[in-house]
Amino acid sequence: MNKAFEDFLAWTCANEWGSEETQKKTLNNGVTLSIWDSGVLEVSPPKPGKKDIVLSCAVHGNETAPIEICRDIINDIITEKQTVIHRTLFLIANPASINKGERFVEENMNRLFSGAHSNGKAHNKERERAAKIEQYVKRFYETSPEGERERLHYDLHTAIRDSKREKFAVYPFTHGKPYNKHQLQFLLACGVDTVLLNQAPTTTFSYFSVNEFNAHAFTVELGKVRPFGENDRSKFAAAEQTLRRLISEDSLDFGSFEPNKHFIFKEAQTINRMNEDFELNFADDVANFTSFDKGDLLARDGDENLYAQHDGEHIIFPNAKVALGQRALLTVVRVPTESLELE
Ligand SMILES: O=C(O)CCC(=O)N[C@@H](CCC(=O)O)C(=O)O
Ligand SMILES: [Zn+2]
Repeated sequence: MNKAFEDFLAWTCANEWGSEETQKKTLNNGVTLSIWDSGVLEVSPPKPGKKDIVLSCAVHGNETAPIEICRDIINDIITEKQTVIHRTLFLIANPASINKGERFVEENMNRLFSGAHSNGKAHNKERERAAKIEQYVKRFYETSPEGERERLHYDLHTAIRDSKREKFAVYPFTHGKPYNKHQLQFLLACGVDTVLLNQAPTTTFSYFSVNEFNAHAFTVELGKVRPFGENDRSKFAAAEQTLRRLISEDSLDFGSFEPNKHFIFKEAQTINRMNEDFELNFADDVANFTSFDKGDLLARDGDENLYAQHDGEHIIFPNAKVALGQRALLTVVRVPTESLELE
C-alpha cells in the first residue's frame, strides 16, 4: 500500500510543511480518499449524505488527544472498519508543530485565520500553511453536491491548564444569529456540557468557518495537553464515538432539548497582553473555570491593573507568555441556557 494511505499521520509528519503529491484511492466500499496536501484528506462516499463535515486537529501540535482520535478514525476509514456516508475533510493542521511537540513553531496558528496570516510584514511557514488551509476549507465547502447542505466544523484541541470543567467548547461569535440547539446536543453527546459564547469576532479557525461559510463550527477542548500515548482515551470515548456516528449515520437524534443539561457561559472580558511586563495575579496551577469576584485583580499589563468586573467571573486560557497583542486571558460568566435565543 502507498505510504500515505498506510499511515496518514506518519506520512503527514514526514512532510511537515506540505506535499504537492496529490493522491487518490477508491476503497472496495466505494468511498474515495483524496489527499490534497500533507494532513489534508477528503473522504467522499459514492452517494454522499447532506452534511459536509470538517474535522481538524493539531492546529496546536502538542494537543495530542485529538490527533490520536483523528488518526484512529482515519485508519479505520482506510481499512474499511469505519463507514462514512457524508463528505468529510480531515485536517491535521500543523504537522511541524507535532514533530516539535510544541504548541507552534513560530506563530500561534489559531490567530492566523480570516486572513490574519497576511496582516503586517511577517512571513513564516505557519502563515503560509494557514492560508492554504483556508483554501482547502473553501474548496471543500464549495464543491459539495447541489441542494440544501449542512456545513459542520469541529476544531479539536486540548487546554494547557487543568480545568474545573474538563471538556468545553467555544461557540464563535454568531453576529446575532441564534444558537443551535442540535449543536449543543451534539456537543453534549460528545461529553461536552459546557459552552462558552464568544461576543466578538476572532482570528480562530472555528470563527473562520462560521463567518465565511455559515458552518456550525466550534473549538472543542477535550481535556488537558499531554504527550502522545499518555492520554486517557476513555475520557474522550464519548467524543470519538459521537464523531464516528456523525460521519456514518444519516442524522443523529438526541431527543428533546433539556436546558438544564447545558452549562453556558458568556464572554465577559478578553484581556490581550499589550506590554512586555505582563503578569497574571494568580498561580500557574490555577485551573480554568476558577471563579473570581468583582474587583479581584486578575492581571497587570504595564501600568494597568485589570480586575474582574462581575461576581462569578471565571478565568479561561490564562497565558501570560502570549505574543504582544494576543489574548492572555478570557473571562466568562454563567448565563441561564433559557436566556439564549435558540433555533
Ligand atoms: O489552554 C489554553 O490556554 C489554550 C487552549 C487552546 O488552544 N484554545 C484555543 C481556543 C480557541 C477559541 O477561542 O476558539 C486557542 O487558544 O486557540
Ligand atoms: Zn489548542
